[in-house]
Amino acid sequence: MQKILSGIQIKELDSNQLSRSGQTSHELMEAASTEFVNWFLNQELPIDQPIQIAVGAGNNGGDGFAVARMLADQSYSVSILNCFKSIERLSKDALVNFSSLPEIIQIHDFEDWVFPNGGILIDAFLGVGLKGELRTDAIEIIRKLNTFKGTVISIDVPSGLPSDEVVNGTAIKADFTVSFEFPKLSLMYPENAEFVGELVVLKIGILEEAYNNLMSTFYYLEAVDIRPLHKIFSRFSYKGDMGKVLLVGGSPGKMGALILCAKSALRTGSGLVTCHMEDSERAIIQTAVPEAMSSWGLIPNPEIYDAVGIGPGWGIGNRDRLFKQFLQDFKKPIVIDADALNLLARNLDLLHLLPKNSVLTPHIGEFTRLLGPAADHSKRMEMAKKFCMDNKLILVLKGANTVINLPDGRQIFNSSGTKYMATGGSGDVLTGMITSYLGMGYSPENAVLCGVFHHGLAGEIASKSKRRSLIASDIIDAIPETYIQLNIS
Ligand SMILES: NC(=O)C1=CN([C@@H]2O[C@H](COP(=O)(O)OP(=O)(O)OC[C@H]3O[C@@H](n4cnc5c(N)ncnc54)[C@H](OP(=O)(O)O)[C@@H]3O)[C@@H](O)[C@H]2O)[C@@H](O)CC1
Ligand SMILES: Nc1ncnc2c1ncn2[C@@H]1O[C@H](COP(=O)(O)OP(=O)(O)O)[C@@H](O)[C@H]1O
Ligand SMILES: [K+]
Repeated sequence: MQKILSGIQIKELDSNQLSRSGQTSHELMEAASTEFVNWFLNQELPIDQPIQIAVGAGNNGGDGFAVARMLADQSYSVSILNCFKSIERLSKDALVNFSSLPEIIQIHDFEDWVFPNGGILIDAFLGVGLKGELRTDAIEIIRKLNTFKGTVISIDVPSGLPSDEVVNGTAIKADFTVSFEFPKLSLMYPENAEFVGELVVLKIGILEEAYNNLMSTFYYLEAVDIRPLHKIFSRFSYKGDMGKVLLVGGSPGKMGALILCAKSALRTGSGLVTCHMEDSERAIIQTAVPEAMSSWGLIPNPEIYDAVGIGPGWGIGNRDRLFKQFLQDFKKPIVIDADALNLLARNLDLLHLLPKNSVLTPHIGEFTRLLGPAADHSKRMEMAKKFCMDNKLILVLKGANTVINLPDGRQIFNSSGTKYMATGGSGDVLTGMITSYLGMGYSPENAVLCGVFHHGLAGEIASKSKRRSLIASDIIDAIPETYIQLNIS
C-alpha cells in the first residue's frame, strides 16, 4: 500500500530515489513534469486557450518551467508569470529548465500581469518546500493569482498550503490539484477542500526501495491493493460458504436503511442474508428484498451467523437493553453503524463488550457524539488513532477521503469515491458491504479495505451516468461492475 510521507520526508525520498535509481534530480523533475503533461493532454482542453504558468524559485517552479516547454512543444500558447523575482534565486534544476525555455514563451513580471478572462492558470509557485508562515510578498502573489477567473491547476499542492496541515491563511484555490506519487496529507483534510478542488495523483516512478527507511503510519488505498485481498471461491462453493449474515436495523419510517443494507450485502456476494427488525415492519423487507429472510422480536441466537451488522435505521428509543444483550451474546467482530453508534455513545460502558477488531463506521457527526468534538480533522484523526489502539477496534471515519483507522495505529485514506455519494443511504450501503465481506470469512481489516474501496468505486461508476442525481440504490446497482473492473471472479 502506498505510504503517505510528510513534506520533510520527501527530500529524503528524493535522495533515496536518486541514489538507488541512478537518475539525476533533473531527470526526476522531467519524469514528474512529463506525467503532469500527459494528464493535462488527456483532459482534452481546447488547444486555443491561453495557458499561464505561475512559477516560483524552487523545484515546484522547476516543474512549471518544464511543463511550459512541453506544452509549447504541443502548440499550446504558454506564458510564464514570474513569482521568483530574480534568476539568481532559482534552484539548480529550476535554472536548468528556465534556460531551456523556448523563445516563444513570454515571461511577465508581477506588475505586468493582466489576466485574460478565461483560459488556464497552472500554479507552480510553491510546493512541498514551503516552510513556516507564508511571507507577505508570497501572500500578495497568491491573492493576485486567486483573482484569475479561468481554470486553475496546481502542481503537487496548491501554493501556500502546507504539506501536512490544515491551512492557516492564504493559499491558491485550485480547480484541480495534481500531486506527485502520493497525496500530501493536507490534501486529505476537509478543511482544505476549497483549495484542493479535484485531486489527481500521478505516479512518477519512485522505486519501492526508496521508501524503505521512511516511517509513516499514513497510507493511501488504491485499486492495485484490493485484488490480492479477495478470497477465491471454488467451483464447489455453496451458499453457506458465501456467508450467512444478520443485519439488525430498521424501524417505522426508517426501513429504507435496512433494505439498502440488505440489498448491498446480497450484491456484494453474501450467500444468506437475514434482516432483524420490529414485528410491525417485517412485511416491508419481504416485499422489498425477496432474497432476504427476516426475523423479529428478540435478536435470534447470533452465533449461527458468520457476521452481524447492526444499526442502519434502527432508532435509539428503548434499544439499550437489547443492544447490550446482543453484545453479550455475539463474540465475533461486529459492524456497528448509525443508531448502534449513537447507542454506544450514550452507553460508553458497553465499549468493553465489543469483540476485538469490531468495525465502527461513523460519519463526522456520529464520531463527535462518540468521542467528542475536535478542533480540526488532523486532531480528529489523532483521537481516532488512540481510540482504535486503546480498544483494539477498527474505525472507519467516513467522508470525502474516508480514513480507515486500524488497531495497530495505521491510518489508511481511501482513494475511491465521489462527491455525488453525499446522499441519504450511501452509508447503509457501506455497512452491507463490509458485513458481507466479514461473512465471507475475510479478516476484519480486509473486509473493511475491500468494503470501503468497492463502495467508493461503485459510487464513481454510478456517477458517470447519474452525476448529482445519484441515489444510494445506484451505488448498489454498480457493485457488480466493480468486480468486472477489478477483474475479480
Ligand atoms: N519526489 C517528488 O515528489 C518530486 C517533487 N518535485 C517538485 O519539487 C517540489 C518541491 O521543491 P522544493 O523542495 O525545491 O520546494 P518548493 O516547493 O519549490 O518551495 C521552495 C520555494 O518556496 C519558497 N518558500 C519557502 N517557504 C516560504 C514561505 N514561508 N513563504 C514564501 N516562500 C517560501 C522558497 O523560498 P526561499 O525561502 O528559499 O527564499 C523557495 O523559493 C515539489 O512540490 C514538486 O513540485 C519534482 O520536481 C521532482 C520529484
Ligand atoms: N464528498 C464525498 N466524497 C466521497 N464520498 C463521500 C462524500 N460524501 C459522502 N461520501 C460517502 O458516502 C457515505 C455516506 O455515509 P453516511 O453519512 O453514513 O450516509 P447515510 O447516513 O445517509 O447512509 C460514506 O461512505 C462516505 O464516505
Ligand atoms: K503549487
